Amino acid sequence: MSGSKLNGNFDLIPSCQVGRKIMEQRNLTLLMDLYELTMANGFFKEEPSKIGYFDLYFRKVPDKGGLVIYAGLAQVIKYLKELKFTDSDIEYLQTLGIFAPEFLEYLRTFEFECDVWSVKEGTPVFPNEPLIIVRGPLIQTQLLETMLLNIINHESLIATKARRICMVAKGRPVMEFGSRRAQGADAATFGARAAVIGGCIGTANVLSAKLFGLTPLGTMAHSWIQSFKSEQAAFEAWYRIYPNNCLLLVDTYDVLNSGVPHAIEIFNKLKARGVTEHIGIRIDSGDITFLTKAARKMLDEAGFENATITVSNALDEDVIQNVLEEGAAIDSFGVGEKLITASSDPVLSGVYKLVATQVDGKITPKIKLSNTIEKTTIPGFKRLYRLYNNNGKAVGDLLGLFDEIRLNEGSVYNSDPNKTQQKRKINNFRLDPLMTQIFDKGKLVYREPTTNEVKDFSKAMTESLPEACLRLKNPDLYNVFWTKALKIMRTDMIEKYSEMNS
Ligand SMILES: Nc1ncnc2c1ncn2[C@@H]1O[C@H](COP(=O)(O)OP(=O)(O)OP(=O)(O)O)[C@@H](O)[C@H]1O
Ligand SMILES: O=P(O)(O)OC[C@H]1O[C@H](OP(=O)(O)OP(=O)(O)O)[C@H](O)[C@@H]1O
Ligand SMILES: O=C(O)c1cccnc1
Repeated sequence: MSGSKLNGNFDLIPSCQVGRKIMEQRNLTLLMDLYELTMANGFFKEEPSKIGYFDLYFRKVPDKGGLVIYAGLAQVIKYLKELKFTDSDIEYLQTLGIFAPEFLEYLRTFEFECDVWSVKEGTPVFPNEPLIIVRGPLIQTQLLETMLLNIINHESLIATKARRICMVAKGRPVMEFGSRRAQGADAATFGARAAVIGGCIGTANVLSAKLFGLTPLGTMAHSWIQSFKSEQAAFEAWYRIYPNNCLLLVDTYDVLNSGVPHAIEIFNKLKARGVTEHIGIRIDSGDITFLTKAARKMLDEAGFENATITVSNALDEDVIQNVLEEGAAIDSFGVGEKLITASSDPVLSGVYKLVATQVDGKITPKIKLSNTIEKTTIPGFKRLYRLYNNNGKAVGDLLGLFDEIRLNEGSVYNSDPNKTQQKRKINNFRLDPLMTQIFDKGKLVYREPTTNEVKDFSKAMTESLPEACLRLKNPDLYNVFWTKALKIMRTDMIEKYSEMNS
């Protein structure tokens, strides 16, 4: 393998290390749609000094939910810090024969120069709110579209799904178990991180735990039990090796007639040695309500009230809600495929749109019209705020133009396209900016929180929202208001461009 030229970064990496190196230092710079490069080549020729402003936002909450948990900012920062066209990237682009030599030379010495603002990771966010704003040379801002969307769409989707699942678990721990069914290594690793941001207590994915400081968690697989001559022998061996963490999988043969009685035998042995903590069973098939109720009774009658019951097997928020409503006796959940793939609604359709350009210091708002008002963009360089009442509860968000004087009270307009005329007077509120500067002319100026800090922040921010917005089914629409100046600007632009083109 030594000396093989997979990519500029992989030269001289022994094959045993390639997997690790790929995770740690692969170069994603070319991971972009071709048109980003063809447009950038054009901007380089036509508009080399023009500044672009882009907003990244989504239009619809998955699963008809009330909110999205914004996740992926840490990976966006890493991506932007590491942007670099290697010599082999430039050589490859040259072979396509469509780029000007001067443009390729610009890419070879590319230095990231943009300003980036973002909502803090973990924040619950709502349709049409800018989550990331990028300002910089059009050539550069354009190139970021694919990866920024790839990262934010994926991680926010999984964090949102995790929040739904953890919410119905009502405080019972949820472990992320999905790596084996995730769509590839990144989906497993970054998905596990996003699941923790959305509320999971930890993950079975050891790489994700290592990279992001998450709690690695796990029990045992059926293969452990199967590999011994009997279930008893398998449990015995486990308890000898792990007496301080004995969570036994009881459904290999027969949960109530074999698994639970054998687990109780082991717990009795542990009790005789003075160990009564961290014992429990996992059930991975069958009727969860029936089996957990019966198992709970057996464990309690044997004196093991503190033995926990974990369940797994294609769980999602609906199954969890259902079994808890039926009175299932569950202490914790292991959730895999339906969480890591967000299988009930597996796309967050975030978009990255040009909202303004700037030449010689003069900002010109830009709009894209559409037959549907939802798809018509919101022009201008903007800022996003959250409004809180005196009790610290969020009452809505406010989107305004960047240079508007901070509002203390006044009229704002409902952004719901079906209610664009609705005006509301607001007063007695606190206005908190939701966006923070991340890069200043290409330099990172943000202290990055740990993933666990993001998780705690996300929980607190979600709890400050009105309860009716948190409902999984038919949530109340959270108010996203616009300032008068923004509303007038957009209405005028829609009129102007519609007339120009009619
Ligand atoms: N009481 C319940 N109410 C609603 N859904 C349940 C209940 N008990 C189990 N489920 C869910 O029903 C589905 C049953 O799936 P499936 O038929 O594949 O499992 P199984 O036959 O019990 O086990 P396996 O095929 O893994 O051996 C799972 O998603 C499980 O979580
Ligand atoms: O069902 P999930 O939510 O994805 O949870 C993870 C699943 O992964 C394991 O199953 P395994 O790969 O052994 O296959 P199984 O479906 O036969 O249990 C585990 O026993 C869970 O069932
Ligand atoms: O540790 C476990 O029990 C586990 C891990 C991954 C998938 N299923 C179960």
